[in-house]
Amino acid sequence: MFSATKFTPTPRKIRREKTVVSSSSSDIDKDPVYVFCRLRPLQENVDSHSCMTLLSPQEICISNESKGIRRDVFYKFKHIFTAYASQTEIFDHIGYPLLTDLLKGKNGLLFAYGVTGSGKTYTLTGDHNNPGLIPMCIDTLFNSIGDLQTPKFIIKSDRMNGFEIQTEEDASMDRLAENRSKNMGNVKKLNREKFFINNGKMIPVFNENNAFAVFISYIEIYNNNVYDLLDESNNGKTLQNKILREDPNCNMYVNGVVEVEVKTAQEAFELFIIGQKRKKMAYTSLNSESSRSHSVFNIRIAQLEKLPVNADGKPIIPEKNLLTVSQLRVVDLAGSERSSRTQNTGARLREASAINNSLMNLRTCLEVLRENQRTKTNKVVPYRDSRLTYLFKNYFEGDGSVQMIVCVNPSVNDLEENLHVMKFAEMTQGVKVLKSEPRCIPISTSKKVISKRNGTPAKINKKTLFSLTPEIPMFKFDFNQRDECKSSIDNLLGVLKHLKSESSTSELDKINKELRKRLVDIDNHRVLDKAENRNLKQLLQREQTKNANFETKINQIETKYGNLSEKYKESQEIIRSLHNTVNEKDLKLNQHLLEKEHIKQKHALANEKKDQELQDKLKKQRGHFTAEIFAKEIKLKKAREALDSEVIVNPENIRESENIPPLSTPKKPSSSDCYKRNGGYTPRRRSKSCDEVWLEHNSIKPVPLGTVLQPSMKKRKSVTKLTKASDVTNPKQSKYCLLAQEQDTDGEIETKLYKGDILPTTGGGAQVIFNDVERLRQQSPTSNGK
Ligand SMILES: Nc1ncnc2c1ncn2[C@@H]1O[C@H](COP(=O)(O)OP(=O)(O)OP(=O)(O)O)[C@@H](O)[C@H]1O
Repeated sequence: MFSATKFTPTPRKIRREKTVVSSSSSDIDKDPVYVFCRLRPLQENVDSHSCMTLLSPQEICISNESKGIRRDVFYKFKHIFTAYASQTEIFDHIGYPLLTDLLKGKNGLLFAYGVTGSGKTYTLTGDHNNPGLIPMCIDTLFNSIGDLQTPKFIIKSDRMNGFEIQTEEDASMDRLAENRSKNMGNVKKLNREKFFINNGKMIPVFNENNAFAVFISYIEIYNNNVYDLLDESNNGKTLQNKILREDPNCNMYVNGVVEVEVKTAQEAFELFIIGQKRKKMAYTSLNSESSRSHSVFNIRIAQLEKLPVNADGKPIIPEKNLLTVSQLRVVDLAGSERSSRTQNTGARLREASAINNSLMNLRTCLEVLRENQRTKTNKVVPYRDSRLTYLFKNYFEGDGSVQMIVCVNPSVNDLEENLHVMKFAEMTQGVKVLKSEPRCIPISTSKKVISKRNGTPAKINKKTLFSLTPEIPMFKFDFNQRDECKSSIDNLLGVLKHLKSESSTSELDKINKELRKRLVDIDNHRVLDKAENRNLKQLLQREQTKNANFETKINQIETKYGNLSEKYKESQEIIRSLHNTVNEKDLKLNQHLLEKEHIKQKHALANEKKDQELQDKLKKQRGHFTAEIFAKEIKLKKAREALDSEVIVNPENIRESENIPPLSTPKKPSSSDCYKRNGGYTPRRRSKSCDEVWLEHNSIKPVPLGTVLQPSMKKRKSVTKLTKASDVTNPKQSKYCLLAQEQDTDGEIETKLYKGDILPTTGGGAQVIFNDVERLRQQSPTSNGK
């Protein structure tokens, strides 16, 4: 008989020590991450030519040709499978050794990595005629352990990464319950169709004294959430996001994952197919059935050492009674993909980004691990950054062998992505993990009793039985009185055993049958009641938990609401006071602006006024200066003329001239001199000949002078206006006289005669060079005594 016991895998302490020692322990204790490479056949009409050449089963060359320059890159792996390699070949190289280790009690982790559409799912799953690595592992496992299995439910998963050993009684009840719910249709009808062809392979089992229990679980990591693909709640339609937990021994596991004990390969296949159907797959431009998640198929084996029995038929419990737990995890990673090639949008794009992020984190973890190992440093490996790496943390810390199969489409279209994949794969080989040892878990209490290989109860010596009457007593079972009921059954069993030793076989058989029938009936009733009770209890518990949760939530929400209301009030108060402050400041600002504007206007007005005054002054001064300059220019010209002239000018001609330089003044070179020297005009000789014709310009009607002093212009032409050029350019005229009269405040008239020579210009025009001013001032004898 078994008594219920709980187990969890190996204490984590050992691994922790290993991790710390890892940098200093010798390489003999470590295995590298083995990396295999599988080439996929090229697809007709899709893939162009191959860019890879296999140099040996371990070496491959990738040729990268761009702009006429060819660059060859070489990669080495543990083994490279050609495009013609069969699924069996892959299994023989990778699956078989992993499975052998699994049966020896060692853990294993296998990743399939590669670009989308490179054949990862094909390698791990395959199809009906070409089963992949997982189905082959399942077949080979069951071919190997055959009937070396514990009865179902003797070893039971506790859904928290541990196992419990149940009594034969509890196990049989669980079996009955399972049958019952199957018959009632509670358990999903599994696909009975044979999916894969048995490969007939088997591994020799090393210790036939062990009994095995195989457990299957199947999960997927989609958008960095973990889903249980075998979860039947909700009929498996909407899967719940599961959390990752660390068990007391620091092993990572998916909390509450469904772990199904399977007794045949067929059962395992069926679960695998159910999981496959629930996996997130989608059409993309590069693969019609592209995995949008990382899926992890998990095979866990618990091995129980069968106990020898002593002379009394009691099991001998050794010092170390062992339960060995090992697991093989096969991971179909979603393919890395570049959005530029897939042209994914929306959900597909989000998936792709989650896929690439988790793959990138896997890469980072391996890089850090490798660096730590090489440089003997202890950098933190970012396992927690993604669920994928967090789940496999134990493996990288030396909890089992890690292997990777890199799937590659050798088409030149995938060249760039493949170069990244190959680089990562090559780097991965540089990581070393501690060699794992079989994990045996001691059963510590003396209560344990182990079943025989076929699961029937262990022998019990006659002497241990108690004495009973040969008659079969009638038993009445009252399930409300559990203790009584139990002792009745015990009595009955005792009688049976007694009878078995005393009675003849036929009689015994008869009694046996009758009793068994009754017992089965009783057992059935009991199982039904127990199951119902359990269900009701569970329901009640669930409801109670829900209620408690709701209450807690309501309380929390109420507290939050109260806090928020307080905060809201405070905020309102602050906002109000801020408003006031803002308004005050606004008011002040406006006043300030107004004042500023006022001052500005004042300044502008004053400036304008000043400007005007200055303008007026400037105008006046300019007029004054212009007149002065004009007068001075005339004087200057006159002086120049006087100097230039060969004719001796009668000083009386310049009657009123002012500041005329004396005739003896040395002759300065004048502009006209320069003009003459430069071949300009030749000034005509000045004479007072009677041939001179004057152009007399009287711009106004002059007041008659009434004096004997008259300007001497014998020949003259008088005009009041110069209307046309010919008035001046007339070659006969050589002198010009402008008459101007002004009356001062006393009413006295001053007459001015501006005289000059008319000189022809080179352009055919004429210029007047003033050289004389005559001023005649007439004063009335009656005015002011002058
Ligand atoms: N070695 C092979 N022999 C024959 N067909 C193959 C091989 N490898 C892949 N294929 C075919 O190529 C297609 C894509 O393969 P698969 O779905 O396995 O790619 P994948 O790497 O899993 O892609 P994803 O990452 O998008 O899920 C499938 O139709 C598959 O049957």
